[in-house]
Amino acid sequence: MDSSASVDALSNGFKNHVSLNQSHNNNNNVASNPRVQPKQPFFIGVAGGTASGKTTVCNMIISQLRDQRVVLVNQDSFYHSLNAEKLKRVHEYNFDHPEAFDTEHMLSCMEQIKRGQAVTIPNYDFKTHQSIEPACKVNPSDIIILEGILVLHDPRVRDLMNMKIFVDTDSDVRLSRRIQRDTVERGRNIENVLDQYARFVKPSFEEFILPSKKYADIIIPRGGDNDVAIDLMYNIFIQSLASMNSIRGMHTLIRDAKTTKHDFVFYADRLIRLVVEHGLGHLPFKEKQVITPTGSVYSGVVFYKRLCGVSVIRSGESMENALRACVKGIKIGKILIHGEGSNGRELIYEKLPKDISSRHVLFLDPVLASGNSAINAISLLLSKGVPESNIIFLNLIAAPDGIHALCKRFPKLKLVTSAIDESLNEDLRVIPGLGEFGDRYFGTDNEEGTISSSTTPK
Ligand SMILES: O=P(O)(O)OC[C@H]1O[C@H](OP(=O)(O)OP(=O)(O)O)[C@H](O)[C@@H]1O
Ligand SMILES: O=c1cc[nH]c(=O)[nH]1
Repeated sequence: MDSSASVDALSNGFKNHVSLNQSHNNNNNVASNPRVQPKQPFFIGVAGGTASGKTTVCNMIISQLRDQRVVLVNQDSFYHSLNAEKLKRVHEYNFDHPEAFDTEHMLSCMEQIKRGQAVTIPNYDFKTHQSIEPACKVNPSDIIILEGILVLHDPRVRDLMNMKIFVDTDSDVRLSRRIQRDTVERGRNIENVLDQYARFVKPSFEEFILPSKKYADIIIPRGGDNDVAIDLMYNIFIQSLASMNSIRGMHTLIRDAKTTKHDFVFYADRLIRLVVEHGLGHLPFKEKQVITPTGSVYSGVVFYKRLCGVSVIRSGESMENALRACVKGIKIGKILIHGEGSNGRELIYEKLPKDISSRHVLFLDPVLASGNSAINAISLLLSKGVPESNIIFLNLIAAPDGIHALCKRFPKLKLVTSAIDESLNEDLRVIPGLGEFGDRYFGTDNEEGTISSSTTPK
């Protein structure tokens, strides 16, 4: 991610580093009805060299997803149409180069589909090398698959993806398949196919396609013939979809204004626990081998132990129990920021471990709205000598404005959140948000929780 801090959003599915240049709140549907947030589709990118078996892999994914709406978009649809000049010298044209594609158009279509909008995809004709009518209308769906040789090449397209797959098939297998396909299905002669392969296909594969393999979450050796890898990939995919749905399920409960305090606390605690566990995975670690009771060696890891928590009074205190449950005996400092200061937020009180500068800090605050509180609190941590890169901000709901402000100011900070919301309103409330987290968690949002002289707490 360009000069910006790393943001890990659990409910955007598979590990997702969200680019902060990316707009999160420009959904037309949302603009016309600010309280409705459409479900974001799960976006899979499938890349690989020519004839590697990408389409077979996509078809296998699709055939297993019978109860979901899936749409398959091919990068080939975004080939630039060739003008008369280029058509005359079509054998000189490199169809495997990134510039052969209209990537800006592809990016804008994928952004729209990702926002849950219908979109029109060009219809590219391989015989005339032109986009022809009619273009294809693609309706909103649950899962989008974008397939093509270079779909992992552009970082902006990659950033939209929840899962990136690279189909890795030997080059001699790919070449023989390509000869078969181009001579039998596309009526070309073998010399032309080999000439194009040597001049363009192979060099572009080495220069652009193969280097994009490092961005893949999953690499499938031998393509569609590799049943084991495909089953494994399918299981990972189903698991990440399931965990995404389970996080969305918990969010549905804590955001519902009708949810009781009891349920709010229960589901907020579950989400907090997930965020804390995930955040701890961002600590430095070293490898360690242990001997199990069966006498075998298990190669594992141990995480860095000099840690402390810092909670923002009062909502951040709701996250302390989960942190204590995961890190036995952890020290937890406190910071109180008041809401009515001259710059909107003012530091009122702090009590931090004396040796905090030598610790990694898990900073706890469930809501990131404008970012003013977090900026105040994190500035204090830096003034105490904590290196910026040692701070992990654990959060439940973040507004894009707060993320921008925070990550611009602290580019080395890590933010782990369970949801990135749509916007911030003029009162600096997160939208759709969940209302006042502290009031809902601690029961101060109505009279029910008030202790009178003769009653027990409700
Ligand atoms: O990003 P910002 O615009 O600064 O807003 C976020 C702050 O708002 C919430 O606290 P709140 O002031 O509601 O206090 P509370 O925790 O005592 O309820 C939250 O816990 C953050 O500290
Ligand atoms: O929407 C918001 C903004 C700040 N604090 C909250 O608890 N909710």
